[in-house]
Amino acid sequence: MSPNDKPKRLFKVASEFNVSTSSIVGSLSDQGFEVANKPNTKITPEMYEVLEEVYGVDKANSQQHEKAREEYASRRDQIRASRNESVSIEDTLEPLEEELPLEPEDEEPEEIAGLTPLDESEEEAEGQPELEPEEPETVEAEEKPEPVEEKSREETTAEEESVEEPAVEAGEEEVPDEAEEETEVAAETGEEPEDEIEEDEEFEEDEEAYEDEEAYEDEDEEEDEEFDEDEEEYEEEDEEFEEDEEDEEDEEDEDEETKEEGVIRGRAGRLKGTKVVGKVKIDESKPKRRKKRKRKKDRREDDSDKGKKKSKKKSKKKKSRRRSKRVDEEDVEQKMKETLRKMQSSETVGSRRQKRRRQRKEEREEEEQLQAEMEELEESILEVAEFITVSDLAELMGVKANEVITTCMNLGMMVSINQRLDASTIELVTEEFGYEVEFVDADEAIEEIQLEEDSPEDLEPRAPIITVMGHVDHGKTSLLDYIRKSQVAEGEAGGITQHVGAYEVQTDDGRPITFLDTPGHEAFTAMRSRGAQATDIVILVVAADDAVMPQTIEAINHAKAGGVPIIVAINKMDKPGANPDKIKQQLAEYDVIVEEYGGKNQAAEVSAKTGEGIPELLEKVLIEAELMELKANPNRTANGVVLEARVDKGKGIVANVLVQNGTLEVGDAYVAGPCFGRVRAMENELGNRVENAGPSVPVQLTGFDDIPQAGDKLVVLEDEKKAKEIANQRQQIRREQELRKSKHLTLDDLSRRLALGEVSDLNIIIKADVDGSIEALSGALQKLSNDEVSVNIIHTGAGAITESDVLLASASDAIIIGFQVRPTANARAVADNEEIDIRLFSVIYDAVDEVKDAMEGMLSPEISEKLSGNAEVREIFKVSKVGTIAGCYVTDGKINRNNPVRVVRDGVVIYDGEIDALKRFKDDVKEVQTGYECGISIVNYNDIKVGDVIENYEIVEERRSLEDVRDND
Ligand SMILES: Nc1nc2c(ncn2[C@@H]2O[C@H](COP(=O)(O)OP(=O)(O)OP(=O)(O)O)[C@@H](O)[C@H]2O)c(=O)[nH]1
Repeated sequence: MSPNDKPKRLFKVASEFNVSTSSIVGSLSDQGFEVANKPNTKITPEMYEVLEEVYGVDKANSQQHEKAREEYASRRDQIRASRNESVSIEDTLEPLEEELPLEPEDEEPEEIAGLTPLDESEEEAEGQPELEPEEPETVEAEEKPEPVEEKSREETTAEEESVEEPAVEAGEEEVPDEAEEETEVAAETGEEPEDEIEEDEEFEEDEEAYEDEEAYEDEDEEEDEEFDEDEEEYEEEDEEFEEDEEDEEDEEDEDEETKEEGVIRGRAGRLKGTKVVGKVKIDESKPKRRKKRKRKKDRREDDSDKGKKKSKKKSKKKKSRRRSKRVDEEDVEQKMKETLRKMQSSETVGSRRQKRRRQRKEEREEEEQLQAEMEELEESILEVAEFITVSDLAELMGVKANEVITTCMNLGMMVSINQRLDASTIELVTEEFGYEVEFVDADEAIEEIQLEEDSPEDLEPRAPIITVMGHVDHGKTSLLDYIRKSQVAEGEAGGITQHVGAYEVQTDDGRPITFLDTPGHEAFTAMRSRGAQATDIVILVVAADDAVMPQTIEAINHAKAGGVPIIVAINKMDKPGANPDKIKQQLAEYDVIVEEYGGKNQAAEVSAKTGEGIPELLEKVLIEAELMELKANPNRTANGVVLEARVDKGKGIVANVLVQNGTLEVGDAYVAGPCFGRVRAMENELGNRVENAGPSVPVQLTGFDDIPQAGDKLVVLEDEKKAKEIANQRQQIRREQELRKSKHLTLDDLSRRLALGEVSDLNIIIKADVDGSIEALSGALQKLSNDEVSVNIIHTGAGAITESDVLLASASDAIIIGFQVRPTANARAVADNEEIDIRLFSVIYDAVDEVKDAMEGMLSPEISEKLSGNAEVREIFKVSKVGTIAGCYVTDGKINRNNPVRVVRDGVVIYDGEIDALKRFKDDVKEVQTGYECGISIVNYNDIKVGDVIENYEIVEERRSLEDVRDND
C-alpha cells in the first residue's frame, strides 16, 4: 500500500482498512494527529501512511480473506450445481483446501520456535530491564490461564450448542484476577499493553503476518474497540463459513472429514473467542482491563482452538516479552504438549459436529436412495384397468401376447388373446414380467379416446360456458331467467331447480354466452362439481341480504378444484337489507377477493328482480372470457359432454349435450360412455330442431342406444360400427365389474379384491365336528395372516352350519369354513340368498391350503369336490352276508354308483367311503335321480341309521366357484 496523494475521507479509509473510524482516530491520536471522529474528516497522506503501518496487514488480510471467501463461494456454488449429478470428494474438498492455508496448524511448532527469538530480540531492542523483577507475577499470570483454559474448553463444548453465555461467564469469573494482576504489572512497568494480537481472532490464518507487526506492539490500545465492532461481522462471517462448510463437507468421506476437522475446530475456537471478546461493556468501562482480559481470553480461545495461536501470541505479546528469557526449549515443548492435549480434548466439539455432519449426510443419502427407488418403482408400475385383455396387457408391458398366454398357462390358466383378466390375474402376470400394477378405475380407462389436437390456425373464438352456482334461494334461477327473459323458475316444482339445464343467450351486442344452470341444493353437489368441469367461468350468486353460506363455500371449492375463475354476482341488491360489502368481506375469507379489494375476482352487484347490474355482470363475463381466449375448431367432428339424460315418452332416450369442440351434425355416429348412437334429431333449448350445433352450443339429442350418464363424454366417430365396438367394450367392462361385485367376500374373489386393495381382513367362521378340529383349524388359519390381510376367526362352534352362522357371516362379511360338517337346509337357503361363501372340508390341511391359496391369488387348478346328490335314509334293512342296506330317497341331484359317498348325521360327517351296491328295487343301477327311492349299501360300513344323509360327490379338477359351493350345498 502506498499512501495516496490526496486526502481521503475518514469513512473511506475506515472501510479500506476494515476498521472503525474511532480506531483510526485513536491510532492517529497516538501518533500525534488529532482528528475529529467524523465520517468526512480528511485523512492526509501522512496520516494515511501511519495508518497503513498500523492497519496495513489487516487490510491485506482482509483482502485475502475476502478473496478466499469469494473463491469459496464460487466453488460452493459450483458444487451445489453439480451436487445432483455426482458428488466427488475431490470437488467438495477443494474449497476446504483453499481454506486450509488459513489454518497454519502444520507450521505451528516452527512458528513457535521461530517466534521466540523474535520476541527476545524485540524485547532487547525495546530495552526493558524492568521486566526482570516482574517475572514472578508474569509467571503466575502465565500459569494461571491453564485451569481457565481447561474450563473454557469445556465451555466451548457447551457453546457448540449455541450456549454462548457460559464461556463469557467463565471468562468473567476467572480472568479478572489475572487481568488485574497484569494490569498492575503493566501499571508498574509503565507499559502499555498491546492489542494487535487480538486480531488473531479474526485472522488467525494470517498469523505470520502478525509477527512482522510486532514492531507496532506498543501502539494504540484503542484498536480493541475496532475489533470489538468488527468482531461481530467476522463472527457472522465465520458462522456463514461454517454453515457452508458443513453443507459441503457433509458429502465428504470420513477421512476428509477428519482432515478438515482441524479447520472446523479452528473455527469453533474462533467463534468462541469472538464471543468472549464480545464483552464490549467491560472494554468500554475499563479499557485497560478489557484489553488485558481480552488478550487473556484470546489466549484461552486460541488454546482451545489448537494451541498454536497461543504459542504465537505468547511470542508476540508483552507478556512473552516480559518473560522472554524464560522461553526456552523446555517451555516450547511443554506448550506443545499442552496444545496437543487441548487439540485432543477439543475433538469433542469436532467429533460432535462430525457426527452431526455424518448424520446429515446419511439422511441425505437415504433420501436420495429413496427417491431413486421411487423413480425406479414408478417406472415399473403399470396403470391398468381391471379386465384388460391379454393382448392389451401384453402391449402395455411391451411383450408379445403369446408370452402373456404362456405365463398364464404356467399359472394354471388357459386364456385366449382377447380374454379379459381380473385384478388378481393381472397382478400375477405382471409380477412375472417384473411390473407392479396400480388399478385405475375402469370408468377412467374407458374415457380414453385419443382426440386429435387442433392446429392454432383452425381455432375460432367460442362462447364462454358459464355455470351459475350458489346457495339455495340466493337467486340462481331468477338470475338466469332474467338473462334469458323467460320464467323458468315458475315452471319448477317448488321453485327449486331440479336438473342441469343449458341455455345459450346473446348479449345486447350479439355476443353469445352459454349458461349451465346447476342446482344450488346440497343433494346435487356431485352434479355441480361436474358442471364446474364443463365450465369456463362460474358465476357465484350470493344474496346481498344473506351471507356466504355452506353451498356458497362448496361452490367456491368446486370452482377452484376445476381451476375455473369465479365472477361474483351479489344478488338481491334491491332488497332493503342488502349489504354487498359484508358479502365481499366474507368471500375474501375464502380467497375469493374482488377486484375492489385488490383481488382478481370480478364482482357485480345485481338484482335478478329488477335487472339492475345484470348488463354489467354480462360485460364482466365477456371480459373474463376474452382474457381466457376461449377458442375451438368448428370444422371438425364434434365432442362434448352429456349434461343430463332421460327417457322421454315420445322421443325415447334424450340427452342434453353440450358441444365442446367441433360441430355436431344430424347423422353423426357417436359414443358416449358405454352408450353409442347416431344423431337422429337435435333441438335447441327453445325446442327448435337444429341440423348442427357448434362449439359451446347445448342441444337435446335423440338417438342413444342406452341412457348415458351425466358427465359421460360424447365423441363423434367415423362410423356407427366403430362407435358400437367401443361402446360394447366399455359395456363389457362395466358388466364384468358388476358381475364380479359379489355381495359378500368369497375366497375366489379374495385375491382379486386384495389386488384392488378393497379388503384387508378375512373374517372366518369355523364350524367343525369336534372342538379339537376347531382348535387345530383356527390356529392354522390365524397363522396365515400377513401384511396384506389379517385372518380373523370371528366365531367357532361344533355341529352343523346353521342359519345363525350364515347371518353372522353376512353381517360381518365373513366366509364359513365347515370341517366335517354340513349346513342345514335353512342355512343353505340363507347362504344362497346372502351370497355367503361356505367351504366344506374333510382334511384340515385342505382348508388351510385353500385359504392360503386364495390369499395368495393362486390360480392353479384345484382338486375339488362336486356334490352329485343327497339321499335321505328312510329305512334300514339288515341282510345277512350283504350287511346293512339303507332304503333312501334322493332329495337332490342324483346318486351315482361310481362316486364316493359320505354319511352325514345331524350335519356332521361320520363316514366317508364308497357305494357297494345301488339298487332300484332289485335291480342294480348306475344312478338314481332326485325324487326316486333306492337302496344303498356302503363298503365296510353298516352303522347307517334312519335320518342320516348319504352325500354323493365327485372329485373334479377345476377352480371352484360360488356356484359350485351353492351346488354343493
Ligand atoms: N327481491 C329479490 N328477490 C329475488 C332476487 N333474486 C331471486 N329472488 C327471490 O329469491 C327466491 C329464490 O330464487 P331462485 O332463483 O329460485 O333461487 P335459486 O338459487 O335458483 O334457488 P334453488 O333453485 O332453490 O337453488 C325467489 O323467491 C326469488 O323471487 C332479487 O334480486 N331480488
